[in-house]
Amino acid sequence: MKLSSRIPFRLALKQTPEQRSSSIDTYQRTMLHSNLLRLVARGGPKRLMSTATKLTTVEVNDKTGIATLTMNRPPVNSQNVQLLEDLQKSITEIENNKSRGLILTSAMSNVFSAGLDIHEMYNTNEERLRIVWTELQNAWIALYGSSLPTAAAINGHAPAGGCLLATACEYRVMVPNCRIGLNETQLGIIAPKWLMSGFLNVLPKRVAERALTQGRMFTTQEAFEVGLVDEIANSKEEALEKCSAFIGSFAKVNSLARGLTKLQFRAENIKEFEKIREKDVANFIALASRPEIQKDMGIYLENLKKKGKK
Ligand SMILES: CC/C=C\C/C=C\C/C=C\CCC/C=C/C(=O)SCCNC(=O)CCNC(=O)[C@H](O)C(C)(C)COP(=O)(O)OP(=O)(O)OC[C@H]1O[C@@H](n2cnc3c(N)ncnc32)[C@H](O)[C@@H]1OP(=O)(O)O
Repeated sequence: MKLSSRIPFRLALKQTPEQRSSSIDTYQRTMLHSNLLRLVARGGPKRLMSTATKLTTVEVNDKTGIATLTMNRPPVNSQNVQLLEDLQKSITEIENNKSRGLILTSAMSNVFSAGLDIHEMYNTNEERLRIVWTELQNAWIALYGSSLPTAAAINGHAPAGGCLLATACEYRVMVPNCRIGLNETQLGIIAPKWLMSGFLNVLPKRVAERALTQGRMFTTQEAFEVGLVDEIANSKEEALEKCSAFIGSFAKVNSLARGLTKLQFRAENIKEFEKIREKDVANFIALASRPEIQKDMGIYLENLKKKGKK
């Protein structure tokens, strides 16, 4: 499926008859391709890879060669150091096993990932904060900088660090009635530039600026309308199928040429990130150690707990 061929019907109506017939043609080919992939994806035997990880699993579909990386840290996949390290190990393993692509998803029924585990940042020491932030950076760059085709099957809410992982991927499919966004300003904190890069890759600058300054959490429908997610799926299974179809769209493209082209698009952000990563860790430690931020974290955690008991 060519990305340029994903023309919504309402836009297709504005095209010339020639453009329209070519889009419809491409649309039919796309549907056929995606239906074929669905059949293959359903029927294909799955192989569990031998990851030495506790909080992630990797399953490779033997027919399609696509790996599904599942985060499994109940109740909400909050990103502690272990989950961030496991994500990196799984990504490396998928790359080394020459899978055709990577789909990131969650084992939880209503949450993709709740973002950083606030417990790991609360009432702790500088060394722990350094590890937390370094592992978040490492997990992000492993995903954002992967030359493999990557897609996120967002089967639940994806605030903050959850949105970070989803937007590090090239394609996003989300289930209805969930929320996604970078809500940092709502928490009184500032997301550093590298953390916004994926978001800025997919949204027009004006929309991104407004969303980031508001700390806006988009509903699935809103995220689709602004382009933060590429498709909506009615279930996790359908989201996985749509992600497989996206990865399958590169079947006839030279993988080296594809990967290098992707990385050229991302090179500037990666270079910027590498330049500031040490300083960024120091900034994070300084911010997260501030007494007023620590106090806010405590209140935030209390409120989350209270909400959970209601
Ligand atoms: C206030 C400032 C906080 C921290 C940052 C400080 C400095 C950082 C500087 C820069 C960082 C920027 C980069 C990234 C930041 C982040 O990712 S911060 C995390 C932001 N995440 C959120 O705000 C999401 C909070 N969670 C939710 O909104 C909801 O839990 C949910 C919509 C994801 C799921 O809702 P439900 O299914 O209804 O589940 P519950 O809300 O009942 O939660 C179940 C259980 O899980 C605990 N929990 C939820 N989220 C987190 C989390 N992020 N960290 C730790 N724990 C979390 C929640 O308290 C419940 O616990 P129990 O009550 O069962 O004990």
